[in-house]
Amino acid sequence: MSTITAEKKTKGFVENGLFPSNEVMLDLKQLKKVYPTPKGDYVVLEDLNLQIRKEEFVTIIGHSGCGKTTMLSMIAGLNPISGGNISVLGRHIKGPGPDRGVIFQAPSLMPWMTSLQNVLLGVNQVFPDATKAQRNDIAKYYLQKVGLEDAFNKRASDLSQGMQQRVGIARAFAIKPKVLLLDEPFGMLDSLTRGELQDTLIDIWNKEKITAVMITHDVDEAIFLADRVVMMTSGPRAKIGDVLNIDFERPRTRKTVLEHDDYYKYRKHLIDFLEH
Ligand SMILES: Nc1ncnc2c1ncn2[C@@H]1O[C@H](COP(=O)(O)OP(=O)(O)OP(=O)(O)O)[C@@H](O)[C@H]1O
Repeated sequence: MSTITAEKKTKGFVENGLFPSNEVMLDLKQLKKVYPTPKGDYVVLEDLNLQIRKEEFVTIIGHSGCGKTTMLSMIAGLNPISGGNISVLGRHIKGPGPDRGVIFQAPSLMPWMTSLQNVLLGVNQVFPDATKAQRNDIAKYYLQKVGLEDAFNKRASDLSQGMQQRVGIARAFAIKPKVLLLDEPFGMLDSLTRGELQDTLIDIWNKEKITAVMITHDVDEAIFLADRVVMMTSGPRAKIGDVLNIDFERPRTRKTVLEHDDYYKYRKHLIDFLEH
């Protein structure tokens, strides 16, 4: 047990993440994933236990290939579970559902459709009983929240990568999921655009307060965004190796985070974990 985690434990952190059930949004129990390969079964994840609370922002870090995407895609219901279970608000998931929105590294928009049409694709599916005007309002509201009020009618193929990812964020929030799953959403962006999109994401999240689980390779991003940083051990048979509570007040700015006394302590803790 690390010093930082131990310190936080006295402030209410419960080891193994066993929180009161009414606080838990997402519960991964004894999760296991096995991929069949020509050389036999490959056990990527085993005995992975993690609870994530309502309204919590959790970032996931771990070495390349340890199984982060595997875990996230299982939560999304896009990848079958080999053992254990995953529940959202106490109900075992059986596949994908509108209670979980996903943002991938590449936003995978329909290139010939406009920003608005791309966001409406999800909104129309999830709110079939709303009027056309209501659905348009929802889509436009979120596009405006991500700073695309002037690009409703621009085709996705005419947008920069950063703007496309903004549409991806709007599309995910617009279906009003309970849980937002983000798989390295800013991994392909330059650092300036990346910083801008982190700000946009956290601004909307601050207002909507949905539970967010985000994979990142960037230690600074992991700290800036998260309430807790979850560290995965290296595979095979990866599990949760450590959890770091990030106690910075919200709303946060990059400047206040960088100037905070604990910042380099947190950073060192994560880097030490990744280097060992
Ligand atoms: N469909 C599959 N069949 C067999 N092996 C797979 C399959 N998908 C992933 N793997 C293997 O499972 C392991 C975990 O992959 P995964 O993509 O989940 O890791 P990751 O931590 O997200 O990696 P990265 O950080 O590089 O994105 C890797 O060794 C990968 O090669």
